Amino acid sequence: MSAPVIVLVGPMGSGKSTVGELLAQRLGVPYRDTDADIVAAEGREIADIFVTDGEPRFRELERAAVRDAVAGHTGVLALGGGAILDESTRALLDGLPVVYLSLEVEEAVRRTGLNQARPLLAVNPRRQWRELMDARRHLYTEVARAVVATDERTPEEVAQAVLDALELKDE
Ligand SMILES: Nc1ncnc2c1ncn2[C@@H]1O[C@H](COP(=O)(O)OP(=O)(O)OP(=O)(O)O)[C@@H](O)[C@H]1O
Ligand SMILES: O=C(O)C1=C[C@@H](O)[C@@H](O)[C@H](O)C1
Ligand SMILES: [Mg+2]
Repeated sequence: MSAPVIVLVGPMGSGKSTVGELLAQRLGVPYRDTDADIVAAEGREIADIFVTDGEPRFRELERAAVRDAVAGHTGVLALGGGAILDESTRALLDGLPVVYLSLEVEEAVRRTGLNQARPLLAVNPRRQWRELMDARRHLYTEVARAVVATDERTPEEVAQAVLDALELKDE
């Protein structure tokens, strides 16, 4: 069975997309992002899905996207920031090389502050991010084989730390 070589999880702004692309380049494998898969399959933006259909429907779509990606992708896979909330989605990650990219609130606000595309941080980003993390931190940790802190590290340094944590070598 094919499986991703790295699965990145972590909150919005932790750098899953940025670091995931870098890792894919370094390993010479494709990059895939379940948020992008959902947008492509639905033909609408994530914020639209949240507003029109609600978060529970988004989590269903996300579960299906993770199932497909875990079964059919052999490269680097980044999950949406809240994918780990769903128990069935977490079960799909069992045994996979999952890395949790962590960061502190101030850096999260700096990185996500100017981007309005994140519906869950639209009103009071600092408070909302803290609340999300209080509810999620243990779930990120539970699914992860390794935790890599991203504060005060460049994306290149984070990518190297991920390779080191999983004992992978690039090309
Ligand atoms: N290590 C880093 N240092 C500084 N800035 C970073 C770092 N990693 C990512 N960024 C920047 O932070 C922002 C968010 O990064 P990115 O989109 O990769 O996060 P994400 O985890 O994929 O977020 P989301 O869950 O919303 O998709 C981008 O502007 C990116 O350039
Ligand atoms: O943290 C979250 O719940 C989310 C993160 C993003 O990646 C998207 O999947 C969506 O905006 C929800
Ligand atoms: Mg992303």
